[in-house]
Amino acid sequence: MGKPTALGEFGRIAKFFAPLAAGQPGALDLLDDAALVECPPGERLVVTVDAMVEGVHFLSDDPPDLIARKLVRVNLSDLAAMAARPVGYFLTTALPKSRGDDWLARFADGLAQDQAEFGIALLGGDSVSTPGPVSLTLTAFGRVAPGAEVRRSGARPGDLVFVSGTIGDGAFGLEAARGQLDERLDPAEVAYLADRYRLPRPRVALGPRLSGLASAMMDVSDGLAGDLGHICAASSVAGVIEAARVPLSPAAARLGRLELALTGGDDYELLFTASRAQQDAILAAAAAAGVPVTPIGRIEAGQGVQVLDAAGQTMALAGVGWRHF
Ligand SMILES: Nc1ncnc2c1ncn2[C@@H]1O[C@H](COP(=O)(O)OP(=O)(O)O)[C@@H](O)[C@H]1O
Ligand SMILES: Cc1ncc(C[n+]2csc(CCOP(=O)(O)OP(=O)(O)O)c2C)c(N)n1
Ligand SMILES: [Mg+2]
Ligand SMILES: [Mg+2]
Ligand SMILES: [Mg+2]
Repeated sequence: MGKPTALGEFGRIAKFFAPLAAGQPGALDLLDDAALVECPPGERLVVTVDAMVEGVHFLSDDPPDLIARKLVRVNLSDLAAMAARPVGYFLTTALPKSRGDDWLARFADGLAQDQAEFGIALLGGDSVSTPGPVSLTLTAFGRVAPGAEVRRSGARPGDLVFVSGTIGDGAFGLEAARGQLDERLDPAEVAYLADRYRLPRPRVALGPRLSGLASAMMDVSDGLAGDLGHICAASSVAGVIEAARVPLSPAAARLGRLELALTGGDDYELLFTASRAQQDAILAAAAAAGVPVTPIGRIEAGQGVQVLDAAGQTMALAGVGWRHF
């Protein structure tokens, strides 16, 4: 777990966080009471926040750099789901004493890596102690032209339902990371799935390209079936998923547990709807973004989500997705 913190609160901010804000005049070197955030004319800020708690969102012994990168990425996934481009973030850490300076150094390395990968910077945050598990909160902001955002409320009867990437790897990946799939899969497949759980791939290149093409969009965090339910509720329509069309990775397909794939969550893929007339443009956008996109169903009049099996029969799912309490 590392040594107890030797640097102290302000030493840790100066050593680990201030370098991540370098080159950002609005961050005021992380020495002031708040940050100054610019937004160029003709654009709007898009702001999202997601928290991650040890034992709830990640495992206690997950590598700290990967915990940091997952925290960044689940938030960038929400910006992508609005068709926004990421710009920067604020970070709040609540850490127990057992997570010493070594742990925080590795955590900050992960942040630096993803800052470089996604072209974002740290603007500010808060550091507190806790007698409980690690609790991390990241507020990400991005930009989008007014009206270019894609909301959850625009799905219309006749639209197709699409999803990016593959579904289920995150849920199976949690089992893989816990060592529960060692007897069922090859080591390479176990490693692939555990990596998908620990390090989501937010579809930052695809999201903005879907502006003007997708009628509604969100990212899949709680589980595909339940999350389509949020689009349907916001749009006052019904959704149909054809389970056999849902894209699975080879490792997930080998496990053959479709229900967990459809409801397990931790996917951080884009789920969106679009009229049939946009299908070719969507596939072109997907190709340009280098992310596969698959039609998995349709929108109808009505309410609720129906999942059909390969024979066209309604699948009875025990639950539709992750719920906190
Ligand atoms: N404690 C809260 N205070 C205010 N808004 C919240 C709170 N929790 C969730 N929300 C809002 O409710 C909506 C659904 O939240 P959530 O399911 O967490 O979305 P996401 O999966 O995209 O993170 C979002 O618009 C979010 O901003
Ligand atoms: C140790 C551990 N147990 C269970 C899960 C599964 N899990 C926890 S929260 C969650 C849903 C996504 O998290 P949430 O806080 O709901 O994020 P949001 O929907 O707001 O993006 C899932 C699938 C996990 N990721 N890690
Ligand atoms: Mg959230
Ligand atoms: Mg979301
Ligand atoms: Mg959720």
